Amino acid sequence: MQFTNTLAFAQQQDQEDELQHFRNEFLIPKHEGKEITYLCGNSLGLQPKNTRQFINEQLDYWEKYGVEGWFDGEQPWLAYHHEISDLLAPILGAKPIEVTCMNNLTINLHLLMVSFYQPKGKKYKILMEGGAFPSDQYAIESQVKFRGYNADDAIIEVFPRAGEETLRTEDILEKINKHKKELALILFGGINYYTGQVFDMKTITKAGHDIGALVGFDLAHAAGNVPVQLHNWEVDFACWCSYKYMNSSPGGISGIFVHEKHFEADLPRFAGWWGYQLDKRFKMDKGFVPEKGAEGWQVSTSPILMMAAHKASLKVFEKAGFANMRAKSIRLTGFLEFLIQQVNEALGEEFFKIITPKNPEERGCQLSLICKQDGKLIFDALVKQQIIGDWREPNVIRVSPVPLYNTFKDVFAFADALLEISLKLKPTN
Ligand SMILES: Cc1ncc(COP(=O)(O)O)c(C=O)c1O
Ligand SMILES: Nc1ccccc1C(=O)C[C@H](N)C(=O)O
Repeated sequence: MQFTNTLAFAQQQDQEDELQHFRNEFLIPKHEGKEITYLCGNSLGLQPKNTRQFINEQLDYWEKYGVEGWFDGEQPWLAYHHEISDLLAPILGAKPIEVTCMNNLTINLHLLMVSFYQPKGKKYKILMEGGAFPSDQYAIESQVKFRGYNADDAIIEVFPRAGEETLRTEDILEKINKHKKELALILFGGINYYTGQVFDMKTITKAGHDIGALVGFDLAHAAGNVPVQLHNWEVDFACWCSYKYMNSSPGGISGIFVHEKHFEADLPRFAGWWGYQLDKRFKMDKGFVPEKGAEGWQVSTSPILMMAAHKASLKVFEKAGFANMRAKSIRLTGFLEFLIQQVNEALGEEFFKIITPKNPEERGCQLSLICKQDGKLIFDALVKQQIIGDWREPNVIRVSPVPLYNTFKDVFAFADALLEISLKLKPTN
């Protein structure tokens, strides 16, 4: 990819961008009347303009039908999630019956571990990435304790080699083989939240299956960001949140994937009536009979307003086309990488070290920068100029231009400000 370090080049790229008009479908936060530079889709995606309309529509049905809204009307709420599964399936590389939306992410991690963490005899350990998002660490730790194991013994973490920032697939495979007699489950992120590294999910899944372990992924940072093929890779289960790259409201509804090969097995699960066979759910019979597919893992009544926000956003995805979004994302993040290298050149040293892999296959929108010094000061100065990425302790700035609402100009504005702030802070000697 050829890039040029000028505002004119960024503007030209925006003009040629076929997804450019999608920015108009989002509400971009403003400061003193001017749109800010928002580069934080890795934490909370922005609000699509149609979200309010989708939610209002459900408020109208509620007003009009009351409880009958579940069964009657234009879109009975009992089946409201079905269209969401249809919209989600291509984004996750799944069959619609293998996905559903429910609860929040950490809750789903727990529910899926109830089903897919099946410790037996000496095979009771879980392999995970070192430095996983804390909620995943706490969930896994509490699950192994709940089953009566000692977390220090039952959880095996894989860390990058000394002096390296990201994990090598060969080291993950080596760990899997080393512990092949002990591993019951491999539970990895699809993308590490801190480094932005995409893991080789296909290879990890195969290696896990080869040693008789089940394999699941937390796709919080991957869903709606990078392409995945959960069905073809034969991943056993996965879950994700919808509030990052899928722009479906703060704390918005999460999603799960269960591979169809598990549908017939009588897996243990924490059941609730919303997972009961849909056509007999209101018979109120004794004895749980799950609905076929991922829906059988649902527990509680659908939160329709959250689902409405999710549907609104997925409709925008459908219109834009995920493959088009990914193609733009690779260019946008490539431009960001190029400009950060230019900043380093202008500063005469690698002041900002990009720890996210260089290969586009191994990263999504996000780049993570380790600041040589004064990282927090630099981050705060960016925020003061209404340039929003996020800061992760101890020394990383994460920046994520996303294809639906970010522009090449946003990326240019970030790099421009980064250089200006760094030059001001740099001791003159
Ligand atoms: C990898 C990962 N796991 C878990 C969470 C927490 O999810 P939730 O608070 O929705 O349960 C996040 C983000 O908040 C995350 O990035
Ligand atoms: N749910 C949140 C609520 C408040 C602030 C941040 C979050 C995030 O999602 C953080 C994100 N998971 C991260 O990768 O840091």
